[in-house]
Amino acid sequence: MSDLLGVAVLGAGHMGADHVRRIDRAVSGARVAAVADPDSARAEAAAAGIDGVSLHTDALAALAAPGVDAVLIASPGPAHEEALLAAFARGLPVLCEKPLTPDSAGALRVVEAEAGAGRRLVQVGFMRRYDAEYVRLKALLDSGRLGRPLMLHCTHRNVSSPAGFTSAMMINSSVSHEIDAGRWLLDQEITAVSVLRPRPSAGAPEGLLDPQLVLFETSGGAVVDVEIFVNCGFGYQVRCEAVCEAGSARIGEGRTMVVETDGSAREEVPQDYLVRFADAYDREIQAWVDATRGGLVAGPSAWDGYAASAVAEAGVRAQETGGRVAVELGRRPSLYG
Ligand SMILES: NC(=O)C1=CN([C@@H]2O[C@H](COP(=O)(O)OP(=O)(O)OC[C@H]3O[C@@H](n4cnc5c(N)ncnc54)[C@H](O)[C@@H]3O)[C@@H](O)[C@H]2O)C=CC1
Ligand SMILES: O=C1[C@@H](O)[C@H](O)[C@@H](O)[C@H](O)[C@H]1O
Repeated sequence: MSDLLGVAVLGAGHMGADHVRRIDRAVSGARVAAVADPDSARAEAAAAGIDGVSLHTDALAALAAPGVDAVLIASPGPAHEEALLAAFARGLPVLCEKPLTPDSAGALRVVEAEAGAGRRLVQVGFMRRYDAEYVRLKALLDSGRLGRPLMLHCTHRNVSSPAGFTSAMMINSSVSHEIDAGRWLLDQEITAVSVLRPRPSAGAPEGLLDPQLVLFETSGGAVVDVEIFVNCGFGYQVRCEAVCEAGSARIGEGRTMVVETDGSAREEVPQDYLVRFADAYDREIQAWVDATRGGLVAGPSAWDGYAASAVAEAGVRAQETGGRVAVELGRRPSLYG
């Protein structure tokens, strides 16, 4: 390895292009060594102006490119398993955007492959664990000052959903963040899921069950509710209130600029995750680069990714059947504590 960690970025869409920019300009200790996307124009656009980067239409070829020490997977979820297993075969550390894989069977294969290698290689891109407000809430809950947590009330709103976004993706792509954040904040597993579906919003594309209310039960007897509304039309909002035995704590109401004029006050609402979580993504990638250069892998593990996929799968069944679905997790390898 040269002084800088050489990263191959697989997928140069919204997230991949943003991560290329981040590694090139915001993060220290790393350089973009390769960019891969079947759409060569996207790879070219993302890598424009970066010296010494190789471009690929085949993601697996990028893993073998000169100067590649680590991999950042930002391709669509269904492509993750193949890329992860290929990276493992080369012993390359990986930052894999969520979901680890969209299905729990694939995620379990990834867990088993990593456990078979005998060392952690993957950090999953659950960036909320690096968001300053979530970090403060986690520290408060861990301190015990508010007593035991009883409920988390969560809100997750997107302005609009991309073309092809399905009701199932509202759970396995969007709510996957609350699944991970809930498990992490409470330090408990999710044991069952129920989904309520109000009348769809007139602003939602035909056939999309938007919004939904997703309820999780946990191994420690807590309950987590999540309003997921991916075509709310007005802004990107992610909120969480922890209700505990001796108090409650709320995050996600961070104040932005307030403009007062003509007899009214207006406050700006972020329009997407790239703005709301910009600092969290920076800290996430910096932490990954620092750990990787030190020969470590930290942060959300493949087991966390597997658990999120298994819970999401139960959630999609609950959404389809209208019933309460129990979550069955496989055996947890000793690698994950
Ligand atoms: N952490 C977060 O907040 C977010 C995470 N994501 C995750 O990031 C990943 C990418 O999502 P977006 O950038 O929004 O999607 P996108 O559709 O904007 O970009 C995906 C790119 O991957 C390319 N691609 C397709 N198959 C590929 C393959 N086998 N190898 C390499 N590239 C391939 C596509 O041509 C496209 O350019 C997904 O896993 C998604 O869940 C997305 C949005 C936010
Ligand atoms: O991960 C993300 C997207 O894939 C998902 O589609 C959005 O709903 C989330 O807000 C965003 O953070």
